[in-house]
Amino acid sequence: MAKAADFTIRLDDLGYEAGGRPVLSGLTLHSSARRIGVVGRNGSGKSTLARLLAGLLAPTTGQVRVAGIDVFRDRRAALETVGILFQNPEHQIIFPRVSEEIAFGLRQQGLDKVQAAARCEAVLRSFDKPHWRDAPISALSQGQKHLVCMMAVLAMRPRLLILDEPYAGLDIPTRRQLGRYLNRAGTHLFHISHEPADLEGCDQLFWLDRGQIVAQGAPAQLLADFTAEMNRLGDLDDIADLAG
Ligand SMILES: Nc1ncnc2c1ncn2[C@@H]1O[C@H](COP(=O)(O)OP(=O)(O)OP(=O)(O)O)[C@@H](O)[C@H]1O
Repeated sequence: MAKAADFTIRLDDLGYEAGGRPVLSGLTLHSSARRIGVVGRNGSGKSTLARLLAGLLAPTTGQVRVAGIDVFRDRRAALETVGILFQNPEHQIIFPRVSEEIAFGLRQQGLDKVQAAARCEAVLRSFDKPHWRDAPISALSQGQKHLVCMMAVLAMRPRLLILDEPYAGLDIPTRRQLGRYLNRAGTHLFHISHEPADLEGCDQLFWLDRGQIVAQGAPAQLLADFTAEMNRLGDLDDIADLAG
């Protein structure tokens, strides 16, 4: 198995068009940092970038490679390498019970029923939640549903976990608890958010604006610059420009 140091995300001249207009263009990003952050305002292209990085969308131009794998073309290898957590657990959860939800991704990875059940049990135990095994997901709180999604994706043992604003709508204690679980997981993280506070702990940060990377650097300075710019824009009235 490759060492952690061999792990690099490479976006080369990445572009994506939808509805006849560019959503992302000319994105080049190379990083081996363990916690990469991408900050950007609404509509800047963050979710599109998350989906491209997970291999769920085909780039219009350029390429996405994670640890040497073309994540769109080599789906089997991508499933072993990259996991994604979405903003809304309802968009991720398919099955009525916790154990079924966790087992699904494992079966997709090629584990048989017995192996998937064992891995499911192990992940529930590692989160101290074995009693959640048969719980109906519909009875869980929003934060608990997020945790089910997190357990399901971490059970697949991805080397990279993409976080597409997974904390939206969660209170501070729940955010902190989920953040702690993620840090403990030890995978590389690619965390996308419009909320500067979510990204303070990142090792390297990129600012996405209108589908392009406009700045990169250490979080302290870049988040301060981003916040100042967001406050400046907030004093204007450009909401009507978002669809342009
Ligand atoms: N399939 C599509 N068809 C048409 N337009 C699209 C499509 N996908 C994305 N877009 C447009 O591209 C832009 C970026 O969308 P995206 O969802 O990636 O942004 P975002 O930064 O995640 O936004 P938010 O923070 O509001 O979730 C938006 O203007 C969106 O309407």
